[in-house]
Amino acid sequence: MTEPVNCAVSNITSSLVYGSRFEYSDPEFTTIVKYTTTNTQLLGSPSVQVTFKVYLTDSCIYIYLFIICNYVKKSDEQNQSGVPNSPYQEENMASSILQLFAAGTETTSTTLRWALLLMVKYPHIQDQVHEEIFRVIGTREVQTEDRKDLPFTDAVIHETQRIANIVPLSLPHQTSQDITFQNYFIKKGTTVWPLLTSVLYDESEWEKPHSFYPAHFLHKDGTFRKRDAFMPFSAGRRICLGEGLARMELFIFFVTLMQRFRFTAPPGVNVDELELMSCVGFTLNPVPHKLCAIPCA
Ligand code: HEM
Repeated sequence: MTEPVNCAVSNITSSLVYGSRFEYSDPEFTTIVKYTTTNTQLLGSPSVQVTFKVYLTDSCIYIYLFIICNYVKKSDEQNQSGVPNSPYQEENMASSILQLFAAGTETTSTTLRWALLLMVKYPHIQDQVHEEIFRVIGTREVQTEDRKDLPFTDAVIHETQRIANIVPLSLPHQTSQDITFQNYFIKKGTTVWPLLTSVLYDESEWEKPHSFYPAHFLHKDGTFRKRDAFMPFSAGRRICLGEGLARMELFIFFVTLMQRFRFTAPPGVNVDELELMSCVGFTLNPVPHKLCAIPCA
């Protein structure tokens, strides 16, 4: 599943950045996708962590579609008017596009792979997702507006993001002034890693913090329940720039896959044997598993 899911998600970024998608067989595309994924894994390995300091946040500032569009326009204008030392250089644009692929591909595809694995591990929850989707929208193409009518499916996606906790350390930040936080003095200029795990698994916030329990996001009457401690995209001014896009992608991809397939363990493998363990990496990926996708009748 890994390669097609990575390619599908990466093609969304391609459509935004280049205005077109790639064929999955295109060697240029598969190379970009492969390196984006491998780099994210390498970034989390202890040897790379101790050797390099990663300052992703500042270089990410240019990212997002409308900024890139603006950028391309300004770049053309400024190149033509010959503005010296303009930040609108091709290298900057290439770096911004790279960051967009890096931030937007691996995160979303990893979450989707967790979602499919969890559906295999908990077939009764997959049954409830199928039941809701076929009852509410049937086989027609899903739209983002359908989310409000699919509270159980929405809860499953939220709970997947919570339990998968794919960016456990968020990104490093730096204090812009001396500050005392919960009785600890933190000097200006200190690097701070906000541990999202501490919130996503907070025992005072979640009824079953260490279990996959979609009811965390449901009221008793079955309607969707928002939770303040749900912050897989971090929080504050530097919250993930791609949150809206990621949420839309997760919903559309997940519902579409559920409409088309039932996911199971391969023949001879008992779901109890499926381990919900993560590999080491900057993002937490599920350890490799083989899954079967059986077309829905
Ligand atoms: C499930 C998918 C995703 C998750 C869980 C996720 C999570 C995060 C987290 C935790 C941060 C760190 C925020 C902080 O510094 O406090 C972040 C930053 C960022 N994300 Fe995402 N992200 C996802 C998808 C995306 C997508 C699809 C894009 C782009 C289209 C994107 C673009 C960015 C950018 C540009 C930043 C840096 C923002 C800044 O430094 O101001 N992310 N993301």
